[in-house]
Amino acid sequence: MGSQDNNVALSSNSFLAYKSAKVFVAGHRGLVGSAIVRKLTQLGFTNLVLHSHAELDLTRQSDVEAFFASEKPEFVIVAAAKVGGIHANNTYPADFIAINLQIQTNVIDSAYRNGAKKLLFLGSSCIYPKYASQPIPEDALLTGPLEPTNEWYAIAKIAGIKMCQAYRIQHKWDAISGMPTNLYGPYDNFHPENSHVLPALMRRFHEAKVNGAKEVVVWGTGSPLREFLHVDDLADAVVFMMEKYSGLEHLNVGSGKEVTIKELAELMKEVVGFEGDLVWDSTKPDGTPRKLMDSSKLASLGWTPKVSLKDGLADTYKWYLENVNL
Ligand SMILES: NC(=O)C1=CN([C@@H]2O[C@H](COP(=O)(O)OP(=O)(O)OC[C@H]3O[C@@H](n4cnc5c(N)ncnc54)[C@H](OP(=O)(O)O)[C@@H]3O)[C@@H](O)[C@H]2O)C=CC1
Ligand SMILES: C[C@H]1O[C@H](OP(=O)(O)OP(=O)(O)OC[C@H]2O[C@@H](n3cnc4c(=O)[nH]c(N)nc43)[C@H](O)[C@@H]2O)[C@@H](O)[C@@H](O)C1=O
Repeated sequence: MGSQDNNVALSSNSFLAYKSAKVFVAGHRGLVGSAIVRKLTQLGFTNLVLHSHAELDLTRQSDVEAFFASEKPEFVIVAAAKVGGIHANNTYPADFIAINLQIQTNVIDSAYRNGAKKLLFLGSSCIYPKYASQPIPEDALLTGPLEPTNEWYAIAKIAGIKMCQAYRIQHKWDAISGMPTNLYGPYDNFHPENSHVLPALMRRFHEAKVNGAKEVVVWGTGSPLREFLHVDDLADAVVFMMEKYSGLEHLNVGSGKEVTIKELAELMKEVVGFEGDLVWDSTKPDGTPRKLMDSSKLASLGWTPKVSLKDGLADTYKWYLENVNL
């Protein structure tokens, strides 16, 4: 960041010391937002501002401006976005770039203009070049071409990081960004085509077990490597960053553990208890071959993940059985 490197604390506000502070969690009904609300509630926060998409469409600039002008939240966590797996990203590029640019631009600008003390923006590991060296450090950003299946979403997320940096530099405003790896857990999207691999396979294996199917189709070749983090760990990291981090650079948030999609599918088969075969559909895209993030900067500040993939899958499957109607 050269001479503009103001990777210093802009604020001495403690987030955790002030449990009655007004905190707006945008996207609180989604996978990430709901985990953040659970975490903040456990911690004793009493003044969360929560509006569903139906109540407040964050793509509508004038509605967002009116909301911030009247509510004036003190802290803002941006977990609202147009999100989906490889198929959705590849099929709806206009939605992924336009909706995400609109939501994040409206929320970041209005939060600043209405006096929020601090904002945390969430991006994604897909911001990095397709062939970034592994594990991927934060400074790999903008060093090479993106993965084509999600470049539209990635460009929007990169714009969000840069917008936080620009507001920090110009306005001395405490906007920070976290880049989570692939997430999973309760309240995930289990859509058969538009979801991410983990919830998609959980549902497909479960339905195959219930229906007595002989085989389950899994997309691609099985060779891509992915790093998975339980969403409760991410929520813990979000609170940690709100309390401890105030810098220009975005921070990676990962588990540090990767598996091939084939290994994930085998593990899912075991957790769900499906006894048939796996069939690979190589007409479906593999996407990025590998995206293990280097999360050592966050670790050096004192944060580490707690949930193993095996325990996290078992816990998520239990939640799925209790909460998702088939
Ligand atoms: N899931 C993952 O593996 C990863 C997610 N992330 C990031 O984490 C954040 C949250 O993702 P995740 O929880 O998985 O996504 P979800 O799809 O589960 O949740 C997204 C939330 O955003 C809300 N939302 C979407 N559009 C609008 C809108 N126009 N106005 C108001 N609210 C809206 C949704 O509301 P509704 O449901 O009512 O439409 C939903 O509550 C995103 O920024 C994403 O990029 C980063 C890395 C990996
Ligand atoms: C979080 C991240 O998520 C997206 O990137 P991705 O990591 O490629 O996400 P994915 O979970 O959809 O796929 C991971 C791998 O798994 C394979 N795969 C097998 N079978 C199924 C399957 O049934 N569904 C899906 N979705 N994938 C499958 C699939 O072919 C691929 O090789 C980004 O678009 C972007 O949104 C982003 O940031």
